[in-house]
Amino acid sequence: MNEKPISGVAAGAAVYLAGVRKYYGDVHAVDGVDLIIAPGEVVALLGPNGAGKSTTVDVMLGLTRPDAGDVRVFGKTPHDAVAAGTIGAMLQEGALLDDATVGEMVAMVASLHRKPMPVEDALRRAGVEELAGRRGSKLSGGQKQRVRFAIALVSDPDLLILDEPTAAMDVGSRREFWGSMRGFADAGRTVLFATHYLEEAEEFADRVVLMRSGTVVADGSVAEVRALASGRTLRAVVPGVAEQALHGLPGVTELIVRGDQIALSSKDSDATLRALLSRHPQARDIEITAIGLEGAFLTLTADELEGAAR
Ligand SMILES: Nc1ncnc2c1ncn2[C@@H]1O[C@H](COP(=O)(O)OP(=O)(O)OP(=O)(O)O)[C@@H](O)[C@H]1O
Repeated sequence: MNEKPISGVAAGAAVYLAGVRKYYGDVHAVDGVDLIIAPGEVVALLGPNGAGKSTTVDVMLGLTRPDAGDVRVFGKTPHDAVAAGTIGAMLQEGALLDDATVGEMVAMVASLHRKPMPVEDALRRAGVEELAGRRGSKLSGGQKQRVRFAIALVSDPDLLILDEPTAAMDVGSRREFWGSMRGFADAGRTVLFATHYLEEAEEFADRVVLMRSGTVVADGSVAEVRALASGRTLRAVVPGVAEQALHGLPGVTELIVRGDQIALSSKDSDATLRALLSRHPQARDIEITAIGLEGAFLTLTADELEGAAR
């Protein structure tokens, strides 16, 4: 979407980002992101470490000022949206008070908002009712996350932004957490969550936005991203092959050549294999596997991972 959207889109969207950039010196943390999220959508922001997810979230929350681009949340600037209680946020490192109880902390945040939900409701929805009297210093990592969730919910926001919400949670807490999140989303609220977990994106999001190196590399419904993942990986040993000779094989979307070993992703592995064997009859040890969602994720974010491994 290179076209400049009309202002009506910006006003009607739950989240509207256009041409957003944020650089830290040479690091292009966010490098031209366009993203429109409609009210009621549940969106997963996926990507490897350093892809720019947290920076994007920080921009939406007004915690970071973008170097360029336009940002609106329900038509408001992030600052106004946060002040109005339109956005509830659960961040990775959101500070909790060691000496206050869970109930006191949630009540304190509630008192800052004009139309908070009852504190007991926020505690119940986040599954921390029984921790209401516990002090911050006595909470486990997973419990802290659930308290942060209660704090995010208590303003009764239209948009909930969650940055890797289940990072410190065990399996049981995770299930409960997503149950509450679903309840919130089913009431017509908008949810954006950043995650490393593909299964969480698949199971809980209506839409997946995949980031790499500060840009959006895939954006679609979960079904569309699954379709993207329906290709195959073909590996083979092709003695004496030059990378150049493999360009132009039908169906190929990605190609890696290391010595005699080749690995390629293909949308049509039958056609790729036929062409490979007719051009390079010496090819051997041929292996074809389904890419799957994880494979697609790795393929689409390969540069980032290779960069990280260096
Ligand atoms: N305040 C900062 N100063 C300098 N560089 C920063 C700052 N914040 C982020 N970066 C860099 O910007 C890039 C994007 O970081 P960001 O935290 O947004 O990625 P991420 O996708 O959220 O990663 P993770 O999954 O590890 O949280 C990284 O290279 C990071 O080192």
